[in-house]
Amino acid sequence: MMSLNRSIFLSNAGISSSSSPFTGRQRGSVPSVPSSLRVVAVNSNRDRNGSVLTETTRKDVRDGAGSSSSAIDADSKSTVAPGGPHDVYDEDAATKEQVVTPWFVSVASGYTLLRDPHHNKGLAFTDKERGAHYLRGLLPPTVVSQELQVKKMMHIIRQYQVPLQKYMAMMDLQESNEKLFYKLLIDNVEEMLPIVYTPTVGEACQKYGSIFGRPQGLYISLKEKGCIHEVLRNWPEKNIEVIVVTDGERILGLGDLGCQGMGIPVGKLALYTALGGVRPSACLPVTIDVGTNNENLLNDEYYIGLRQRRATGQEYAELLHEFMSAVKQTYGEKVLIQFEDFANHNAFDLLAKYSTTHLVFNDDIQGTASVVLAGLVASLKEVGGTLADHTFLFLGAGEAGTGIAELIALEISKQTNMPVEETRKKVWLVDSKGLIVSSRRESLQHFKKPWAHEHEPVKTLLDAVNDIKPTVLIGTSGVGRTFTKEVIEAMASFNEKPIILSLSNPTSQSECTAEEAYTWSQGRAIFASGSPFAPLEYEGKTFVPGQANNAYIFPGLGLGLIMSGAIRVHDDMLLAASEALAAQVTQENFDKGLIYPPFKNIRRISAEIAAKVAAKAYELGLATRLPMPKDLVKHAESCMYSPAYQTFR
Ligand SMILES: O=C([O-])CC(=O)C(=O)O
Ligand SMILES: [Mg+2]
Repeated sequence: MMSLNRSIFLSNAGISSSSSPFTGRQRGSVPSVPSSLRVVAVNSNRDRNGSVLTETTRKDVRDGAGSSSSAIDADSKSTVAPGGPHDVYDEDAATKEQVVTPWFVSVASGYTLLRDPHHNKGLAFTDKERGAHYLRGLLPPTVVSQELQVKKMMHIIRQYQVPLQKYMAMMDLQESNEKLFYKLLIDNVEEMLPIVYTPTVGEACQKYGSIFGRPQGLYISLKEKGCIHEVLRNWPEKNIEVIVVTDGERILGLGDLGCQGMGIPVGKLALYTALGGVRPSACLPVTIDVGTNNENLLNDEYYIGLRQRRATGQEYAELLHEFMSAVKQTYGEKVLIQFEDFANHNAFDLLAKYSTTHLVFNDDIQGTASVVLAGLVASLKEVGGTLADHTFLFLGAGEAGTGIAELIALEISKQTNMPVEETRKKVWLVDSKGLIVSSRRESLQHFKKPWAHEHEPVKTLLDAVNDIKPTVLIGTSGVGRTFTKEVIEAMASFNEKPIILSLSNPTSQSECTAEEAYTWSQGRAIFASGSPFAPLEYEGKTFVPGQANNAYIFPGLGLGLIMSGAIRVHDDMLLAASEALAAQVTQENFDKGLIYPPFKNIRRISAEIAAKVAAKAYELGLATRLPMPKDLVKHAESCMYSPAYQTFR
């Protein structure tokens, strides 16, 4: 006899497969319904233990839907449904005339179970499970452990020579066996990070149309204007806790990749789960498609997005506003929205506009700032002095550059009690027109203005380095190979240990390579980069370049916000995250030239970051999950998703 287990599906009786949005991916939730149909659960099956399955399901739906709007006719764009605010099934408003769809609960079994990425275990299904879930004959007789599956998969992936092939194999795995994907990623994080994340994810986005197989994430294009709320309801999971959203206009340092930017939210959220322990079903990758100005893509027959130039101005703002409102309406106040890889001209405005009404942060402005500040604080142990004793010069005055600059100024201000207007003077930025100085103020974009200090105009980076004599040089330009031999040699001429950070991604856009930084500074540079470089030898000594990437911060920051039920992100949380990360760097790391701890310990590091962020949320009165747990690190660890297979009844 078939036993009922957690792999419960809601199935629909009588809607043809073409009209039903229900697919094998959906579970434990009521899918949105075709126009003029309404949802009701009619089956009160009980499992062997007597628990009523529909109760579980209803709770799931209520929690997620948060309003009665799942009962809205898709045709009428009304957002007011007939029943009360939590009347997901329209029970309050039931009448004889009201047409509903009788949804019922069924159990994922047999062929469907094997093809459900959330429950599939492949050859790891035990004989007992195979018997109980109609899998006999659908698998060869052997039963293997998850560990052996990881070993075999790693063997396959290592045989691919081309990183993009490895990426595609990983995405296939994510879509066929989710737990195995995460187990493999967690257990081999240092080897697999450059595949599912920078640099390979950059190439994947560039070629996304031609490698496009099974869609991942949610696409919201201009075509969805006016019905974004319904589109969100098409997503199979209802209890969303984190959204990473991009509009694809500035993908890493690669520029406008339009709709093909989807690889970024998908990759970032895979890291939320693998590095930060946020369960995958709570993660929603979103790409907003307002067109692209990338001519190559517009002329590419495999391009997957809208074939038009980017919408701007009011049209853009309205679509974004509808999205932000629909997200809050659908998932509530505590859903975290991470803005990712928007162009400068939208990134700052979106962050400013929504940071007072939503739980938002911009990874490129704030996440990158937090990780870089952590590296700088850690490196003080090597170079000496306080932050205020140093002088910082940036190449690149966009999101990352000005975001990092502001967090440094804020931290110095906290440490010295000097006003931030004063501490900003320790920080200088160079953009494509040269050093940012007061005589340029009128023509500067608003986010650059605070950095226009009194100084003669300076045209080139090399001249700026020689004039300002920074102790720290940071590349956030998105343009590769701009830290030339002369620039690094100049840094090394007046600094015993010049700090050089080449942050632009992917590797092709890095301001210099690790090898260049070490050789041109005669092995004296303290170097880290946004994308990874392999360890290398210079004059008999091994150098291990660190990776100054926001991946250290956003998973732990996100976990801390979620576990405390925070309703807003505050700058002090970013400072707390920096502090927590810096505290994880050991003498052993320094001895290798590292200013960040290795990624292999990232889950523990994320728990530390989450704890510090949550503590700050409680302190600031922004936390809603009360009372505050006593041991926040332990609590963070206990909240983390485990990729181990579950045993099915
Ligand atoms: O994705 C990364 O590796 C870091 C990042 O946010 C960016 O470069 O935009
Ligand atoms: Mg980014």
